[in-house]
Amino acid sequence: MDCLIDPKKLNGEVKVPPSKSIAHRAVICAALSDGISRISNIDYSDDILATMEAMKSFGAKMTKNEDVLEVVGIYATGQLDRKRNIDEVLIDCNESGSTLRFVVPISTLFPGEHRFIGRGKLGQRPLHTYYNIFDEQGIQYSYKEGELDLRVEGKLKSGLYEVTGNVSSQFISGLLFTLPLLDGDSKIVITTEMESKGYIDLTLSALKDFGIHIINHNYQEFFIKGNQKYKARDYRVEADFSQAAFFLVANALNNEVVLHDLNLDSLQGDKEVIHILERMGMKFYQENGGLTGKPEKELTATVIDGSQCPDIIPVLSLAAALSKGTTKVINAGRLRIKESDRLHAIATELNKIGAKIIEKEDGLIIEGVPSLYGGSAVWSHNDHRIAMTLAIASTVCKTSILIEDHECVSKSYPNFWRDFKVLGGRFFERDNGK
Ligand SMILES: O=C(O)C1=C[C@@H](OP(=O)(O)O)[C@@H](O)[C@H](O)C1
Ligand SMILES: C=C(OP(=O)(O)O)C(=O)O
Repeated sequence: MDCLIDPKKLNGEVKVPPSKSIAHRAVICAALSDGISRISNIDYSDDILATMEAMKSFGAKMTKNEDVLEVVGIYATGQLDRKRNIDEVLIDCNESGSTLRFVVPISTLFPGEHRFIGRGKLGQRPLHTYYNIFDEQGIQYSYKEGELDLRVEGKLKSGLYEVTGNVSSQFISGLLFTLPLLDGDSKIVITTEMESKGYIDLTLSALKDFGIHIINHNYQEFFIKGNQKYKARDYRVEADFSQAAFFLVANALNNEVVLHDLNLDSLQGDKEVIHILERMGMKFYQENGGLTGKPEKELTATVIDGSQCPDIIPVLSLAAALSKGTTKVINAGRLRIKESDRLHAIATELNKIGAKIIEKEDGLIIEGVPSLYGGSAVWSHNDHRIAMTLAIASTVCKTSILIEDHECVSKSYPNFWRDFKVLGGRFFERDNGK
């Protein structure tokens, strides 16, 4: 599907959707627990549905009620002792890197072979961190090059894990979910600088909430006692700063959106969007019980470090494209291994409508321009964060833009286009025959 968007300012109030990252963690912890948990304020995005299905395939039971998900944990269902009479368990991760990297180590807790499949670029996103561990521990696995078709059979052993911290934090989160359930104690040693620390904080916090304790020595060593038990509980998912970033940047571009439900004390690393926009000239304040803001002066260029907050870089690049001076996006090489090559996608698509962005190997050089002219077809690259960035760009274009494959927002924010319309966005959808 495509959508044609007329330039129109957004104005109004939005309830920021629940955090996808926190929801993945709550579903996993609840599913690994010994009782019934109720997870409230959850959105059934494609990625969360993939994690729910994966955890169900190990024996957790889930019932969707309105926006509350009831989860009966695997250790409460007796499923663990059940002898499975199927040869392999099929786990469809769709396009979700989090689902794949969290669930692969968890699968080794359960008997039999697990086969992981997915779509889009997921089969090209790195997994060698796990292959190295499987080689060391004699765990059986096989995979196809370029597409996701991974088979794993075997049990992880407690002990020492040496893992790099600059490919994806999701490997470390996956191990942190799994190792507390092994018989002995384990230690994870991070052999490089740790990137995306905020996501490790979210994992440790969810684990603590569900009764699992891990000692974190400055993101370089994690000590994990074995034989721990996940405790079922009721849990509310807080609002998502990665999604809020789209509307906060919209405000930097003179839209007027009030964002509700944000926890300003959140551990989410993408909360950094507020500080980066403040540095660029934004002033934020409370209105009608929500957060809003406007530029105090003309937006100015800055240096944006992507190492701890990769997901907000696409939309911050849009703000930078319309700021005075030259912005450098640095330490952002990992954006190339997400749903699309995001450095390439952002430079290509924003340049089509008048931005001046040069792609570097691990960043962007963005020379600010006074306005974007629009008047062109742009492509989401089937990447939700690129589609939403282009939607916000439309609000400051001189003429309409056509976004190709705009429906990919369902990966993380299924109601994005509904909210965009409620805020006054004007768009027309059209079937592109794909
Ligand atoms: O743990 C998580 O929930 C995530 C970690 C980040 O990935 P990396 O650690 O690979 O950067 C982020 O980009 C992704 O959208 C969600
Ligand atoms: C990269 C993302 O998610 P994941 O890694 O879970 O696919 C994202 O949501 O931007």
